[in-house]
Amino acid sequence: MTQTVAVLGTGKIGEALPSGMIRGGWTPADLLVTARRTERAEELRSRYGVTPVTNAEAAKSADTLILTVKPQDMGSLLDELAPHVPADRLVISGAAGITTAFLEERLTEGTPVVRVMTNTPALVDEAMSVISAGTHATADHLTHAEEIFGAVGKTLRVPENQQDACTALSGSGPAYFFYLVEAMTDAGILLGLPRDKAHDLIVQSAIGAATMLRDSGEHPVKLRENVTSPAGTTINAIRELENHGVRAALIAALEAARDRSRELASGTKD
Ligand SMILES: NC(=O)C1=CN([C@@H]2O[C@H](COP(=O)(O)OP(=O)(O)OC[C@H]3O[C@@H](n4cnc5c(N)ncnc54)[C@H](OP(=O)(O)O)[C@@H]3O)[C@@H](O)[C@H]2O)C=CC1
Ligand SMILES: O=C(O)[C@@H]1CCC=N1
Repeated sequence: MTQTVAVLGTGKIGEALPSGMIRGGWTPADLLVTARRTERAEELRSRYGVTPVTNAEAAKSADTLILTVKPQDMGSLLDELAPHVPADRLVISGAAGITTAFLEERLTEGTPVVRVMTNTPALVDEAMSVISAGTHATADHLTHAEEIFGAVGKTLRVPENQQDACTALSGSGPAYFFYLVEAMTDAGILLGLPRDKAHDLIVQSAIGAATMLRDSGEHPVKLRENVTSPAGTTINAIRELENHGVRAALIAALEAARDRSRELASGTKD
């Protein structure tokens, strides 16, 4: 049976998902999208062949609704949708912090809800999406969510009480790597390299390191030790990283992201 999926709120994540689903073999005719601005909706229609509809039309006609608005917009979107969503629809939230209880309270009693935290590497089919079931979501609903998000990368089921931590690690995670590349490229400039060359050296080093982390089966400590020669160059850099508290800074940074995700749970915090 054909399953219609609607993506409501087509910003960065709300575009990455249907585009990845189409790359993964989904039929554009089975995908509906909603946007606040008509020109954005038309852009997606011309780019992917998906069908723009209103939020209410999506709620009435799609088998699965994926809500990819900002957490702060989730309350008003649910107020708009709730009267139109039959209780047999699967509702998936992709928003940071928003709990399945938040959705269940605003939807018809018994509506199956799934919470997913993905990340922007969905754009290149390398997303990490963590998935948790709400009260009424069945194994089939989780499998369906995995089929959808599996089109753009890896999926992992987690208990919902780990979602805020996962948001800090993988939801926000790409930003930390981009930040590192940016900072290391600045270091290259300081050391006298042209920016474009510094960028290429760092990006290829990042790709090589990421591939080794994924494919070698080695612990990251071992991989780092293999680079760190006695009385060599790397240990001098590592000493500076430790002197500047980079490890502690990362731990504090991810804790702050986790805390903000918890804070967003109300769906109203600016
Ligand atoms: N960016 C990221 O790396 C990640 C984001 N997320 C989560 O995904 C969600 C979306 O984030 P992101 O894509 O970055 O945000 P964007 O701001 O890019 O996208 C949100 C979109 O929702 C639209 N929107 C808001 N209200 C409505 C409405 N009532 N009806 C239809 N469309 C609406 C906005 O329209 P308009 O353009 O007119 O404002 C905007 O296009 C957030 O909840 C975020 O927590 C999850 C993982 C990673
Ligand atoms: O910064 C944010 O709130 C979103 C959620 C995870 C990544 N970006």
